[in-house]
Amino acid sequence: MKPKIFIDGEHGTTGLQIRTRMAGRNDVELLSIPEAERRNAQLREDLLNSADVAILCLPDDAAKEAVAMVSGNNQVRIIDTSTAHRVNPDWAYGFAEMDREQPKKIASARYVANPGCYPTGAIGLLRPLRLAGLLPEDYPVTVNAVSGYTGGGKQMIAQMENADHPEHIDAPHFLYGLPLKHKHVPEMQVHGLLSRAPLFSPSVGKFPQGMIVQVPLYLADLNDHASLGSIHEALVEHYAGQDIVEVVDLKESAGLARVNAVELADTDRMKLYVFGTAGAPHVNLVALLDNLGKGASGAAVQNMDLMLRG
Ligand SMILES: NC(=O)C1=CN([C@@H]2O[C@H](COP(=O)(O)OP(=O)(O)OC[C@H]3O[C@@H](n4cnc5c(N)ncnc54)[C@H](OP(=O)(O)O)[C@@H]3O)[C@@H](O)[C@H]2O)C=CC1
Ligand SMILES: CC(=O)N[C@@H](CCC(=O)OP(=O)(O)O)C(=O)O
Repeated sequence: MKPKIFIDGEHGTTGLQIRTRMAGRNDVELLSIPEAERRNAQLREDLLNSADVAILCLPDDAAKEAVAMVSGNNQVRIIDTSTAHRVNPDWAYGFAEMDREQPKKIASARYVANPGCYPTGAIGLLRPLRLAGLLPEDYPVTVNAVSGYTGGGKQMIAQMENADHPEHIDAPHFLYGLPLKHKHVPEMQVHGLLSRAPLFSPSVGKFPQGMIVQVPLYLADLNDHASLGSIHEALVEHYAGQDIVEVVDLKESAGLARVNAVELADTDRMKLYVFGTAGAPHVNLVALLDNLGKGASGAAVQNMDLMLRG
C-alpha cells in the first residue's frame, strides 16, 4: 500500500508548493481537502488521522491544534512547517545537512519541525563553524537578510501584488522586524549552537521567491587564527558528499561582482559563499536559497522522503 500524505493548509503558499512538488509522484497517495472546506475542523481531523504523514502548512496556533488532533494516534507522523515546534527537544529539526546523523534522526522521528527559511541560511553558515571550533559560542552574531515576498504568505502576496489592497505595499525593498524580536531568532540560536541570541534584521524585496542571508564576521574575534581559507574549508568539509547545499569555490566567489537574490528561485538548493580578501580583517558569509524551496516546501518534501524511507 502506498503511504498516505495529507497536507493540512494545502491551499496556502507553502502547501501549494508542496503539492506542486508531489504532482506526478505515484509512490504516495495524496489525501486532499477541498479549498472551501479548508477550515472544517472535523474533516481536517478525519484526514489527519487517516494519514501516514501529515504535513502542516498552517499558522502556529492551527499547527498546535492539528498536533493535538492526532496525539492519540501513533500511526500518524507529522512534519510541521510552522515555527511552533522548532526548538522543542521532542521534535527532530528538519535540516538534514546540519549534522551527519540528522538524516537518520529525521527518518526515525514521529515529529519533525521544518526549519524557517532565514534560519536555514543562518544555521547552514554558522553551525559548521561552531562544530569546527572556529566560531566562539558567545560571538556577537548578526544576521541580515532579504526574502522574496511569498515569505509573508497569502496576505503579503496580496499586499505586494494587488495595488487596490487596502494595505498595499509599494516599497521595492523594506526592512521589518524592527523591534528585533523576530520569531526565527530562537531556532537560529539553538541550532546555531550560540550562547547569545543573534541580532537579526530581515527585509523583503519586490520579487516573489528568493533569499539572501548574510552573516558578517570579524576574523580577529574568531578562534584558531581563522582565515578566509580556513572558514571556507570548514564549510567544504561539513557539506562534503551531499548535493543540496553547495559551498561555492573561493576563486569563483572572488570573481563575482554581485549576488542575485533570485538566482535559486524555483529550486530546492542552497549555495554558501565566503566573501572577503585574504589578509583583510573581515569575512562575509552568505547563503542563497529560495524561501519557498530549501527554505520551506523543498525541505518538507526532502524530510517526507527521509521519513518514508525510514
Ligand atoms: N511562505 C514561506 O516562505 C514560509 C512559510 N512557512 C510557514 O508555513 C506555514 C504556512 O505559511 P504560508 O503557506 O506562508 O501561509 P498562507 O497564509 O499562504 O497559507 C496558510 C493556509 O492555512 C490556512 N489556515 C489558516 N488557519 C487555519 C486553520 N485554523 N485551520 C485550517 N486552515 C487554516 C489558510 O487558510 P485561509 O486562506 O482561510 O487563511 C491558508 O490556506 C506558516 O506556519 C509559515 O510560517 C515556513 C517557511 C517559509
Ligand atoms: C517575508 C516574511 O514575512 N517572512 C516570514 C518568515 C517566513 C518563514 O520562514 O516562516 P516560518 O517561520 O513559518 O517558517 C516572517 O518574517 O515572518
